[in-house]
Amino acid sequence: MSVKRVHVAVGVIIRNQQILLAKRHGHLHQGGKWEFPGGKVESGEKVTDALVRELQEEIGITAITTSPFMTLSYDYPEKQVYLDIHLVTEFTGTECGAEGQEIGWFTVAQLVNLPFPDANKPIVDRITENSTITLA
Ligand SMILES: Nc1nc2c([nH]c(=O)n2[C@H]2C[C@H](O)[C@@H](COP(=O)(O)OP(=O)(O)OP(=O)(O)O)O2)c(=O)[nH]1
Ligand SMILES: [Mg+2]
Repeated sequence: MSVKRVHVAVGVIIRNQQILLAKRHGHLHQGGKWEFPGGKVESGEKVTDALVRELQEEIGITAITTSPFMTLSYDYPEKQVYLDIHLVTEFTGTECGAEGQEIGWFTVAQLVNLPFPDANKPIVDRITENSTITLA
């Protein structure tokens, strides 16, 4: 039996000292939880290209300035994810839930109390430690 492995481009989108989150639809893997918007990197695609594409598809924005933040692997019982997480500090367009999902801006203090996928704990920890986010 082979375990499914997915490479995911993830954006920590920051504006006015707040972070943009989206709620995963209930029927999806890790549904009903808040996520940093993003999605699967297609084969042969650069991570940053995947990030730009996914943010356009899901949130309706065009990322202009991004920087690598951290990577992590996590094994869910049903699949393995490799999250390639980038800060997005500049974008054009108006954010919306382009796939009908709920979205919202949260301060770091608010974000720590939200339900996230199990893989996300190190990301949330790193955000709380990182002054470039709270000052961006
Ligand atoms: N975008 C995102 N995905 C996350 C986070 N944390 C986490 O465990 N994941 C997992 C959930 C999913 O198994 C996977 C992302 O895949 P996805 O199903 O959303 O991929 P996608 O947007 O390309 O969706 P689709 O085209 O396959 O419908 O990564 C996170 O913070 N953001
Ligand atoms: Mg997605």
